[in-house]
Amino acid sequence: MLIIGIAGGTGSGKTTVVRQIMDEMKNEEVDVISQDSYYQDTSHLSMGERKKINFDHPKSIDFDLLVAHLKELKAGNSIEEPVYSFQEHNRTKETRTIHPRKVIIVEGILILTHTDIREMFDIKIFVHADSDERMIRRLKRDINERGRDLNEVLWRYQTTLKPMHQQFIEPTKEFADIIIPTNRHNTVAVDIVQTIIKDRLA
Ligand SMILES: Nc1ncnc2c1ncn2[C@@H]1O[C@H](COP(=O)(O)OP(=O)(O)O)[C@@H](O)[C@H]1O
Ligand SMILES: O=c1ccn([C@@H]2O[C@H](COP(=O)(O)O)[C@@H](O)[C@H]2O)c(=O)[nH]1
Repeated sequence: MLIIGIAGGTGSGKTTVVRQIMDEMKNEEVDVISQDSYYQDTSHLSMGERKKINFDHPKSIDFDLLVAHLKELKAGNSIEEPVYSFQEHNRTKETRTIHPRKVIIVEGILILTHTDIREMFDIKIFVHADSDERMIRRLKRDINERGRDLNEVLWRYQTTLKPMHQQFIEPTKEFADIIIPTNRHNTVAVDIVQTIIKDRLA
């Protein structure tokens, strides 16, 4: 099994790059695990308390569960990935079954901060877009798709998102084998990654 890690700041285009890579591949060959599915269980907290969580700090992620799941997949066993609700700031009761595949892509802002997970990746990719570009994309997406308003997005950007990006996410660029610039759509880089994957699978 080939495990590919795709990191990068919020709004950098990780999900978009993953979709483009997968377009060329058959479903039975590849699946994706999102770090977002592994946010800690917050069932014991009120909605007011959940809203105050710093979701851009590594501590907000249940990395133990993610490591355990990657080990299971490597061992040839299926896993139950939690399904996360951005509206509830919590895991739902549902899970999604993921079967072992030839290629597993793990994507998320903080996945390269964790040593054990980093060591499990065969290829490490960092997706880069300028911070103003990412901010604009995040603003649009959170308002249109995640039920946020302008003030909430700006408050989160100033209080946690920007400082956590500088402290934890940007420094992980040095671990990347490949850096994909995504201020514009980058079909050349996606083609190169697809070629590398095909080559490794051959
Ligand atoms: N290269 C790009 N150029 C312009 N818009 C992009 C690009 N990549 C992604 N987007 C847009 O930016 C938003 C965030 O992209 P997404 O892939 O969800 O980022 P991430 O998963 O890193 O948070 C989406 O609305 C997406 O359509
Ligand atoms: O309940 C939550 C949990 C996380 N977030 C924000 O999501 C992004 C990470 O997702 P991307 O898809 O990579 O953008 C992170 O920056 C958190 O701030 C949230 O808003 N609510």
